[in-house]
Amino acid sequence: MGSFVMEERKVIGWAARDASGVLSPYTYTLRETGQEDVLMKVLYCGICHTDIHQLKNHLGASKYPMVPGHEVVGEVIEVGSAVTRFRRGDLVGSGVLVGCCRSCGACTANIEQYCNKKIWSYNDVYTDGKPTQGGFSTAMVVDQKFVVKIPGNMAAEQAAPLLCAGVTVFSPLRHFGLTEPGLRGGVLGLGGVGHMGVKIAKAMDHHVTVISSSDKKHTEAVEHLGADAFVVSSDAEQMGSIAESLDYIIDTVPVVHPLEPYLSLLKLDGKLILNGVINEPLKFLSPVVMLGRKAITGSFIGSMDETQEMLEFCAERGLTSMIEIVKMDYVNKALERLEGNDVRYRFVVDVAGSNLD
Ligand SMILES: NC(=O)C1=CN([C@@H]2O[C@H](COP(=O)(O)OP(=O)(O)OC[C@H]3O[C@@H](n4cnc5c(N)ncnc54)[C@H](OP(=O)(O)O)[C@@H]3O)[C@@H](O)[C@H]2O)C=CC1
Ligand SMILES: O=C/C=C/c1ccc(O)c(O)c1
Ligand SMILES: [Zn+2]
Ligand SMILES: [Zn+2]
Repeated sequence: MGSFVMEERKVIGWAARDASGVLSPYTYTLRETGQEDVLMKVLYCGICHTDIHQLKNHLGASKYPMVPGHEVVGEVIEVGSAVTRFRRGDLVGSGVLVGCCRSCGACTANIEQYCNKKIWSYNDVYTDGKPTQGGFSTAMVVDQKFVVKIPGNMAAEQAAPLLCAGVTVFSPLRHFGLTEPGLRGGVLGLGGVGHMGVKIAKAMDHHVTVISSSDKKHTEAVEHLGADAFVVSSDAEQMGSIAESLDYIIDTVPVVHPLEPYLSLLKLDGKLILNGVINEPLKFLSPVVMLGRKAITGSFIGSMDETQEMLEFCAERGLTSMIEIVKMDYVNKALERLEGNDVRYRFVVDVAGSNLD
């Protein structure tokens, strides 16, 4: 275990102060490690497109200073007296959520991501009335319910993107019964979430078609990620060649886009699963849905149980993410590149190696 000294619960994160979204060092205080809490030293944290939405106030509810980061892998430094599942030295992860009400229908069904009182890992207020802050920081304190164990044979940096991107595709495939071998799936938008979609769907023995805005990622999608086919969404001939052929499409596009071109790729009863966070209305003509009894649905991350299950699923199959590791002093450039669709396929910040303190 590496050395870790924390004076008076002071930690150093990188925070945005306004909707420019530019991050710079920010010192704040962590709560004491409560009975149910795990104190973790952050090792790695992935950069998700949601971090951009939050940093730049795309959803209209951002509060500053904001330390983003919700694909957090860390080492347990201290556990509370009631913590049973973790001990000092464990490699653990935390994601988008750090709290829920524990008594509503969603919570009792162990799908706490749909709890109306869920607490987000940053840009939210914790039960003690203090702002929550994310993983671009030297350390975090997280209730054990929202901590997962990283499997022994998985590298810490590899695990980071699974904690949001991985479970975001795993959960709907499971929930909608889209796990049998031989299904034909589409992944619309080959970014952080999309590339995990290809990998997880391929691990389920699906035939996977990437639907992308350009041909730039074609070779690597097929050769490195294992996609079976690749079509460019603006190419009518390519899109026509896969009309009414797909059982589902995982739509990860983070900006407004027409839905009809993609609905027309679905078979009878096919599902368009919206994952992108888009704060503007999406349009479609009802006959396109009705005439093929197609479904437009959405899905939000996954439960803590599903997150742990997905990590085991990936570990058993040696399934990895494709990442570019950067130091924290590159984070603003990385955010700019992510927004400009210039990353293959997830940035992961080497937080511990960035010597924030
Ligand atoms: N539902 C949920 O629980 C979750 C939702 N999200 C949301 O999913 C979306 C995707 O996240 P993530 O995969 O991290 O994002 P990325 O930026 O990594 O990937 C998005 C992909 O969409 C395509 N794209 C099309 N138009 C644009 C555009 N104008 N700008 C950028 N990309 C574009 C690109 O693929 P190509 O080059 O192939 O066209 C790009 O790689 C975001 O809105 C994010 O907030 C993320 C995690 C969980
Ligand atoms: O990246 C994870 C969070 C996704 C998300 C989905 C929907 C929504 O309204 C958000 O604010 C975030
Ligand atoms: Zn995310
Ligand atoms: Zn609840």
